[in-house]
Amino acid sequence: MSLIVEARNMNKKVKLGNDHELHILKDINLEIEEGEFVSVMGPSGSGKTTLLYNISGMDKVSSGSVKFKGSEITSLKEEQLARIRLNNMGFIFQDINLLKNLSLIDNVMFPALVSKGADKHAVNLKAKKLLKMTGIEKLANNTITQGSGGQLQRVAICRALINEPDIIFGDEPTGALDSKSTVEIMSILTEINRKGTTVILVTHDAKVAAKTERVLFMLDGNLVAQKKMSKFDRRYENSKNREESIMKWLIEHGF
Ligand SMILES: Nc1ncnc2c1ncn2[C@@H]1O[C@H](COP(=O)(O)OP(=O)(O)OP(=O)(O)O)[C@@H](O)[C@H]1O
Repeated sequence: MSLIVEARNMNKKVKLGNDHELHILKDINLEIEEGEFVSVMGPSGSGKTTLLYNISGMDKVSSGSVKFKGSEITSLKEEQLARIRLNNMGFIFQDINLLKNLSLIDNVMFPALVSKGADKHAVNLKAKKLLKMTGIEKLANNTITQGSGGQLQRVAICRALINEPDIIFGDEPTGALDSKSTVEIMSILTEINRKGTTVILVTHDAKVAAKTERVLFMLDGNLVAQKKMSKFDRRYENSKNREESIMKWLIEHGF
């Protein structure tokens, strides 16, 4: 197995007024293997979103190293990072951020049409396939005002997948959804992961984390613990056991 993300002694500090500095990420060491399904949990303000932004090159670390597929990304120019994010990474956020004046399918197609010389017909076929995979092909020509939260999050997943990324980063992708939509979105992400895409997502929900194979726990800017839950481990065969065991583990580590 090769590493898709490797962070070494990663620190993130931001300058506040009055010469104060906030140390948000503290000497983080993290490895994510290709094909893994990982979740990040921790109290509000512990640095989960900042971790996601810094390992994906959306934000610049203050010190330390971040490698994506074996190559250092901390020294890259913004234009180079943007290209990697566009071609190799997919992003799903709690705030879905679709473009209002485009239809749902046009939103999905958008990241693929940014590249010069894109074949619009091929992109359209691919977008239709993704909408079908997520069960919303009938809504392709709707506007975003006509979709429910769960439907729009599926559109966002399709948009994240259109350029066939190696990895999907999700920042509380189910945070604004009801429990039924949460289950549906998690089964789509599980299926995407089963087909080989690495997925890492931030969540406050142990039910969501229970669908992943490894949970990272952050506390006050530190990565304090991680819990692996192999599918082959009989203790974790059903999702209720997984969820309960995550809750117990989080409490043991000071959540
Ligand atoms: N650019 C910034 N400037 C100042 N403070 C920041 C900045 N980015 C993050 N912070 C602070 O750093 C801390 C960690 O933020 P972050 O959003 O990563 O936490 P989180 O664990 O994702 O929180 P939540 O669960 O509430 O989303 C918070 O106290 C936040 O206010």
